[in-house]
Amino acid sequence: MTSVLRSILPVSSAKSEDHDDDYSVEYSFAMEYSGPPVSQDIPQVAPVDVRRIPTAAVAARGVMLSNLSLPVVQPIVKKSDHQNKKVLEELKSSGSEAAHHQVTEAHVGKIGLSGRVYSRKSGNCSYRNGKLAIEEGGDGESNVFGGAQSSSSSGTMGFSDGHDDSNHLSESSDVEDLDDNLKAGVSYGDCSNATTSNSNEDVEDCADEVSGQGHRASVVTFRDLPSNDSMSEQTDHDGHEIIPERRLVLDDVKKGLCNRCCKKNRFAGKEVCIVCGAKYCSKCVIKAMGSMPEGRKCIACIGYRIDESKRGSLGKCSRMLKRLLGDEAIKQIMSAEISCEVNQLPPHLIFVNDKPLSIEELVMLQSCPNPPKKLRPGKYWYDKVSGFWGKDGEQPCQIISAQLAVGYQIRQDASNGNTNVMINNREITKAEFWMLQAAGIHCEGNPHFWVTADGSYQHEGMNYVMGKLWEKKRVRIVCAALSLPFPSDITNTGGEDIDNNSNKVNSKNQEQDAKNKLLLVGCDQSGTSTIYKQARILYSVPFSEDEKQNIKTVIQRNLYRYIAIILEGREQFEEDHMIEMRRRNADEPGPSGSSDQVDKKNAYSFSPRLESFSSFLLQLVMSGELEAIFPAATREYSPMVEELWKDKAFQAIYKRRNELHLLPRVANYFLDRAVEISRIDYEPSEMDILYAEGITSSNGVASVDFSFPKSSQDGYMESSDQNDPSISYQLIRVHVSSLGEHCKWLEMFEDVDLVTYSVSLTDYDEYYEDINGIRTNKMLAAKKLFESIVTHPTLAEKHFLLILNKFDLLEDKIERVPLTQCDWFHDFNPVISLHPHSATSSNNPPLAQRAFHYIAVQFKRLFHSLTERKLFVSRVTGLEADSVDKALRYSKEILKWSEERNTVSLNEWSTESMEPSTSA
Ligand SMILES: Nc1nc2c(ncn2[C@@H]2O[C@H](COP(=O)(O)OP(=O)(O)OP(=O)(O)O)[C@@H](O)[C@H]2O)c(=O)[nH]1
Ligand SMILES: [Mg+2]
Repeated sequence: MTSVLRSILPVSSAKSEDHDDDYSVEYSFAMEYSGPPVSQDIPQVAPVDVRRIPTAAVAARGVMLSNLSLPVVQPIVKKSDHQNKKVLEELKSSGSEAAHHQVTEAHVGKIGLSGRVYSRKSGNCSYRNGKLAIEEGGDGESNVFGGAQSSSSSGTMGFSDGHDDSNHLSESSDVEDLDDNLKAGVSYGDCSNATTSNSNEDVEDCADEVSGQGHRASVVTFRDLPSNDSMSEQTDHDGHEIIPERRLVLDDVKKGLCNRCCKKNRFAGKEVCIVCGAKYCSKCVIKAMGSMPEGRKCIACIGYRIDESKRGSLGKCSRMLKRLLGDEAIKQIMSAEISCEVNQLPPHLIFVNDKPLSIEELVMLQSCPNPPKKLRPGKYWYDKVSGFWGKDGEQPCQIISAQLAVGYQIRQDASNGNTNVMINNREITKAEFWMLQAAGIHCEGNPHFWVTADGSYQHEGMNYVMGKLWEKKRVRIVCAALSLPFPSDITNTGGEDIDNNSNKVNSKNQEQDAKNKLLLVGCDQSGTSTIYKQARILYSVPFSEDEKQNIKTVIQRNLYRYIAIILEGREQFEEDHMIEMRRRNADEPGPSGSSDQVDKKNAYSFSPRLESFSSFLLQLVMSGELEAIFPAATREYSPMVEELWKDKAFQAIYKRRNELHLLPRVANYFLDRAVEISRIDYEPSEMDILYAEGITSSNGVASVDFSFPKSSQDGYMESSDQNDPSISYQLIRVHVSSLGEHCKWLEMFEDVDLVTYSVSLTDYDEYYEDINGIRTNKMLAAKKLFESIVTHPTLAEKHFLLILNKFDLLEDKIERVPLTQCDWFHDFNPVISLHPHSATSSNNPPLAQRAFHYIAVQFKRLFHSLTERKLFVSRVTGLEADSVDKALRYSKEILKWSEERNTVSLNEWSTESMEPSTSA
């Protein structure tokens, strides 16, 4: 080695003259030093393309309004190449004056600065823990999710803008690394995997996605993507910057798949971008959304306006994201999502009486005592006199504060009414017309009313107030059922109707968008009010004290009615008994006068006291005055009921109650506790309320708002948002007598989502007589009403759920009375298998089950022949909570399927519906 080195090294000055041939050589080897060992790979950063630096948002509205002179960064406009250099120079020299990040060319070359340029304090980029972090100047406040206050004050860096996907910050490919990364302030570039070389596949995928030529379907494409130029230069009429909108065009990705990996994971849930609507699974969401300085947006969507249909979900993320990020981080992200500037309502897109709002007007509108709920970009009308507020061309949806200085004069056709009736210069809609009718206001002769904010109304030109709309409870109930607004601060005047759930309805009423409306109709005695009450009990919409008092009166009054029916039966039994005794005496003649003795002491004789009470009660019932004596009668006659109950003769009649055909089945439930119920201190239980006859509102319309609590029945197939108890439903029960001739009042329910039609399964052998004495089979009457309802133009596109009710009674009846009693069911001919191996319950279901199945198919065929659509059917026993719960949840499923029908075949999931092919 020495000789080799001697030959190549220059002659040393240290060479000794004495040892000419033998001098020693000192040498060392140099090796490339790559620094101290690090436990993990050092992330790479991609250079930023300064031509792609997006613009900053304008400062927060509040700041602009209050004239504070906080430093505000100006938007950076896209520049040509030579201009870019100039920009960099300016940035470098700007120092702390404009409080920019210190961006040098070197930084620009190495750091993936993208997204927006944010201003506040000077900040340095550095590596910390092997990862890129941002150290802010001044207070040294760490800058994790700086968007918690607002994006414009955020110092968060490193968001890939998405305009050029080659500019990405590094990221860890593992979700597990997330926490560390978040703590270190690192953000994630969409589909970038430059950190390590072991993610080649992902890198390729990423490239594919970028080029759009890969094996994966391109996820989303955007039309009309505005150039940076136009974005930064667009302003509203007040000169404020208009935040660009990004529109989604779903390309090849099927609904239900993750928009990044294109895989379906039904169980894990998805998170949705609030701008473009792309959905991401738990594996992709962080890669796709980064550190979310403006909330849940794909990185490419940062800086864009949110999709307004998602405004209601601002601040509400999926459980999947909560699981991934933890409470603290979620809190910050959601806070940023709600408060950051770009996510705020753009005032110039909100028109009131055809005039776009200014920022000041929007602020005024939002801060008035009764602001519009769920305000979205769009056109609204506003009646300044009454405070009525609605979407252009639609009926009012809310009453907001009156006399606000927004918008032009209201147009006569603002709500697209066609009734020739005017309120405050606006032609009102049908629903409002019905509301006026419910208030007893005559609308003949094209009247023009003035209605003020407190509901006072008067004729145009007249100077006296005719009344106040909101004082009439009936009006409020009709409003609730017709989705019309009414003020929530009206105190309950009570008395007129039992259902005074209206205040609650009203508050929900203002959230129409999120509400699913279920209309519940059926023939007399089909069980609609039982189902309605069951829903209130099931979903914890308690009966108020007022309601309970009313229900108590109804139950007690019914009790006296049942007793009267028994007493009436007594006369028949007594007469039968006397005839029988006389016949016996005639057969076995005894001493004269014995038959008289028998007559006086027969088993159904009352004491004179009870006799006179009996006559009194029967007289009351026959004269129709029973109602008038309640509730006062309770105190007076309660002891008589007790005495009656203890009487042997009464008990003898009671034992034969099954022979009393006028006595409703439900009477047994109350009569068994007659003494307790007749007492003054009786408190109806929930069961009593359920069983009580006739306790829905007098006008036949009752509505209740509820949401489904979680239950074990919520199958695995339900995604988290479907289980969301905040999704509210409204069940509107309408009595058939309220529908009018040819069901014309069904028009009132044009905004329902689903119609549930209830039929009593026991109707097949029952008849009613009309005033002309014509007998009609009740099942055929139910069929006729069903035909009228499903073919009603208002309900043409609605989903229908047939509730076949009173299955418990069918089980009993079908053994005694053949289904063929009804002409429509003449070919019901269940073949009962006698084969020993097929005699299992599945092959040989009970007769009632077969009958139910057959009836369901008959209705399905009928429905299909009328609408060419599919009818859903549910078997129900209205008095059983589970059964009603199942049916109502089935309604929920139907609505859900309807939403997803592009991807999910209804047949695949249908558990209770049956095709005609499965008929008996
Ligand atoms: N056994 C049994 N009885 C039921 C069932 N559903 C309802 N009923 C009873 O049937 C009767 C009529 O039910 P309602 O709920 O009042 O019927 P409706 O549709 O409101 O009819 P109207 O009373 O005419 O308004 C009541 O006595 C109920 O208790 C059921 O599934 N099984
Ligand atoms: Mg009823």
